[in-house]
Amino acid sequence: MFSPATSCQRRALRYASEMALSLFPPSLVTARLAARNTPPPVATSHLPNRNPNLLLESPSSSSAPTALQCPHFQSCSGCSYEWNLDQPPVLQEASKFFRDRGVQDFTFDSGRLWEWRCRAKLAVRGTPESPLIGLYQEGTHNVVDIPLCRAHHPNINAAVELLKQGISKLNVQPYDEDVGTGDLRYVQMAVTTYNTSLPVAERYQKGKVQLSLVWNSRNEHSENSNKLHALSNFLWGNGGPSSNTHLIHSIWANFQTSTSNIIFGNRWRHLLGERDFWEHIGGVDISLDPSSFGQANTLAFNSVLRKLQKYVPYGSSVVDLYAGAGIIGLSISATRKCRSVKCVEINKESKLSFEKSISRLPKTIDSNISWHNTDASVEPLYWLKGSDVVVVDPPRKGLHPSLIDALCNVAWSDHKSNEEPRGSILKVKDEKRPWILRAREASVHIDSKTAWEKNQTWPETLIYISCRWESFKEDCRALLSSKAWHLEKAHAFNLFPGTESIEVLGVFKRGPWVGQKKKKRRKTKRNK
Ligand SMILES: C[S@@+](CC[C@H](N)C(=O)[O-])C[C@H]1O[C@@H](n2cnc3c(N)ncnc32)[C@H](O)[C@@H]1O
Repeated sequence: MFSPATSCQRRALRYASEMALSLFPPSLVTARLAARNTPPPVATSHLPNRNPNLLLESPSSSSAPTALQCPHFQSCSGCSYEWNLDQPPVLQEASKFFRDRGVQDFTFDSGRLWEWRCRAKLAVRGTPESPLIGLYQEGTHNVVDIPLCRAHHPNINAAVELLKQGISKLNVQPYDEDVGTGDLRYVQMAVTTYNTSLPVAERYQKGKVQLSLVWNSRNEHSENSNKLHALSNFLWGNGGPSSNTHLIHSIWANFQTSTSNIIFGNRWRHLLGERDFWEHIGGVDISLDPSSFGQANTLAFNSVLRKLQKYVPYGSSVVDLYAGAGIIGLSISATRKCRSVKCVEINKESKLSFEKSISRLPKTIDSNISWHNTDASVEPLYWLKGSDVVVVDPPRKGLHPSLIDALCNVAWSDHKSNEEPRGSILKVKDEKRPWILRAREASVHIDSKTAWEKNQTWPETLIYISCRWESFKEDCRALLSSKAWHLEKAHAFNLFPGTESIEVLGVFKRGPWVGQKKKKRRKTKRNK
């Protein structure tokens, strides 16, 4: 039988000289990478408050303790800067943006700087003898092999290595996108760090990988399916529970024959290992099927959820828009004793994950919980009505204009009355269009034990989670410029160290901003 550990070591040796160049000494690193960037001077006075508990140890060099030190930096498009990973370049701008809008106590949490990525979608190209598994080189469709990626959880790199061995041994053809031939197009790797049989301190490092092979065929009965089964058996035999290095959690296949850039097709098959993939995050157990959206940085997203929970008053009614498998809504329902939580998500594949997750919610939860498979931008007012808090976590492009309009209209309504927001297009009682009525029905619903009175209010709090600073800025300006909302708090999280992106958590309250001076004046008057 093939031994992955030995071959990993051999490959590691091959890269050792390159690694040595990139790790030590820093002056050499600079010389080699000077064309791309040089270490900026460390000036920290402008930076927001940090949570010191979240800063982790550096892996090696004490002179460049927060450097990426990745041998693939120059060719791979995954990371865009390599120095001071704990200070993403956009932070300075974000700090000023929030200060100018009245938030003086903006904070930034920098967590794990390396090995943070627990979810990766990698292209498979090259030849069976020499497969390439990685990301595209910037602006091209040339795949860069990244066996020593510093962002990946170490078991993703180990699983990539094992997959390469399988491809070579079984003569699996990597996809050729020019002609549309080949067997294996992409692989998605997702790490679960949830294993209650291990001590908590070991769970992250010993995370197991759920592998999804994107196979270039219509289904599991196509011509090349015997190779798919041979490859998955190889992976399971050499990385599953009976191997020396148990790193694989499960193996799935996704079938895709389209010539478009869309990674996944609609057909998924569970092949080997545990079917259910669990993660414990935000205080709850969450199940995630490979077809559902999952956050890339599990640990840092847990910090986001912990912070977010504080802004949801106990007993609130919450609507979670762009909910995915409901991770935010379920986490809030469990930790804030919400009377109701509605999750709205366009991807129907996330339904199953949501159903599994609610089956593990603590039995003490007394909340109406529902998940709706629909487009949040089509009838946004309908979803906002009856909630005290709205949480939005949109894709990179940000909020749909229709949702921004609805949020602005809502903010102007009389919040304790049933009055419809001005300019409302909402006709809750008269709605007859069957597809709209169908979309309103909950795909999943559990009732609370208490018969809560129906909430007739409109949201007072808007919590915006964003993974793209440019979109957040634009949406934030739109919300503030109407004076319908003001910003109360803002936090950022280092969810993607080495990239231009940060995760932002903005907390908005209804109504225009009352400046510091005005607030003080009001207080003094009242005290007289
Ligand atoms: C950034 S993800 C957040 C998911 C979830 N909040 C989480 O943390 O796992 C954005 C989600 O929005 C969903 N989405 C995209 N467009 C949508 C729309 N128009 N209506 C509802 N959901 C949408 C995507 O399918 C995806 O699950």
